[in-house]
Amino acid sequence: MAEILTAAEMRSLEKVAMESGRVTGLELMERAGQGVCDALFAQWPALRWGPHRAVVLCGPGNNGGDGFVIARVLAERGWLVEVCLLGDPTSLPRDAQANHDRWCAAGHAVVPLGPGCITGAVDLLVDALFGTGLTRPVTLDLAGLMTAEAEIGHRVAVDIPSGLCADSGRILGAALAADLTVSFQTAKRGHYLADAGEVCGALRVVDIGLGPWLDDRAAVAPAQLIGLPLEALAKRRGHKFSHGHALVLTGGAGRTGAARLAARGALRVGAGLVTLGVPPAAQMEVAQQITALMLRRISDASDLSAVLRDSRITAVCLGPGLGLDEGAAEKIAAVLASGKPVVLDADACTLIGQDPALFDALHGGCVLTPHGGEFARLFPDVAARLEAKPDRGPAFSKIDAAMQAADRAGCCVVFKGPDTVVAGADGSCRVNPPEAATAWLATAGSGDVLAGFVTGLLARGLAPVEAAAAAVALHAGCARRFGPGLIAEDLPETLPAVFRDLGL
Ligand SMILES: NC(=O)C1=CN([C@@H]2O[C@H](COP(=O)(O)OP(=O)(O)OC[C@H]3O[C@@H](n4cnc5c(N)ncnc54)[C@H](O)[C@@H]3O)[C@@H](O)[C@H]2O)[C@@H](O)CC1
Ligand SMILES: [K+]
Repeated sequence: MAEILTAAEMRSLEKVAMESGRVTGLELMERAGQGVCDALFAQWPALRWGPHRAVVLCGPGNNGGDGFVIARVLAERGWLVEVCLLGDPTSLPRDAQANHDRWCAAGHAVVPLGPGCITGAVDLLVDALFGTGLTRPVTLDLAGLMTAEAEIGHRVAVDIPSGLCADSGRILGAALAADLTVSFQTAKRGHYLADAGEVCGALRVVDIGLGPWLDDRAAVAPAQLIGLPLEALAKRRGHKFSHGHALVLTGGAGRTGAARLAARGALRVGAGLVTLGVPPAAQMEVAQQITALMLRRISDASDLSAVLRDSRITAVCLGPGLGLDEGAAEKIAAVLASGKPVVLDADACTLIGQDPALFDALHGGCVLTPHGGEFARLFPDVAARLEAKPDRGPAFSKIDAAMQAADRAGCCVVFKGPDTVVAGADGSCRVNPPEAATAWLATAGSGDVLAGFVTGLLARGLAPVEAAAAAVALHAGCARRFGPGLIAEDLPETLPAVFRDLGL
């Protein structure tokens, strides 16, 4: 699994490396600038040959320092390079100043960055204005930097598009969109969240030699990209009960489709058995629709408590199509009292948000799967903080929000969206890169199938965060594999192909 760092975590990594005496800031800056050039030549091979024209926008910090290195590397290849600097060159930090001076000593000019400083046909625009040091909203007129005649071929952002907050992926004020973003050593949280998808373009991460210090740290960063636990997903020998028995509760008559989708998802993801718990009035409706799934009549919360005494039931799902009546709340209380691993989705999230006693009954075996609206009902203050317009960097992020929520609820929280975040009560956090998801996942019933995937994996014995993270990745994988035209029913049916692709 790949760690994704905050700006502060990256700074402390660089600090430890430099304090070791084995690498200097100047060397890191040289590797960063060279790495950007290597990455952009790999991305656009046509730029590798022949002189081209570049405009490099340098900011007042070390991101600007990287810009001076890039300008030099390109000029050494015969490029025509113009450098525009924001601020006073004498105020640059030491390493950036050294690269500024080296550029000037080679006889090149630096012009002040201002309106219309980018003009004519530009093969490459290098954005080295702000990186991980963005501390406030950008007030500069970024669009006004270009004249009406300017034609830009390719745009590369150094570390992160200027204006994008490296911790939250939120645009502070305004941002310069890129076709390619080249970051250093590890990606940052902000590359995967919120507005990142709109401004980062393709993301490449280049090694600047901080690996030994990354490996040496006592504790890894809490946020990681989701990776699939292939060992745990593969089915080993055993009978059906060795792979767990999931119980998925349906709503009443006319509202059973969501739970049926979830149940099908739980079965496809490998639970040995899946039973639909159905109120008597919906029994005929469900019976006509199912084959491999089993059906059990469950009238009310006391019936449910009795069913849950069966130790062979290893996970429960409730919420899809559940309804918001008192009986539904009583069923949630019964499932929580059983202590069994449980996925609480949709209406269950809403009911728990309304009832402090239910919220207090959450335990470490629970997985809450709210989308934005349900999250706001469960954690209104956290949601309000996330929705507020950020006035400084680093801004509060979806990762911060999910981690606070998981800590407060004492259980795993899957905060859904194009940038789904899975947070555990233990302070761990997994992020699904938005490029892994597809817009076709925004379809009715897709969340029900996700709840089913999580339930099936819980039933198979995966721990809540592992089950939730794997389910999120598989869900996105099914959508990508199926492609355009996807509807929720297709997700479970595509899972076998995704498993085959993974070599299971
Ligand atoms: N520290 C190191 O050794 C390395 C740093 N690297 C580069 O250094 C960057 C971080 O450098 P810094 O910490 O100097 O930070 P930045 O270069 O990102 O920016 C900090 C500067 O921008 C100003 N600033 C912040 N927000 C502003 C706004 N909205 N409007 C106007 N000015 C604003 C700050 O006052 C400060 O002068 C990384 O993103 C990376 O590109 C790389 O060279 C790798 C090595
Ligand atoms: K930048």
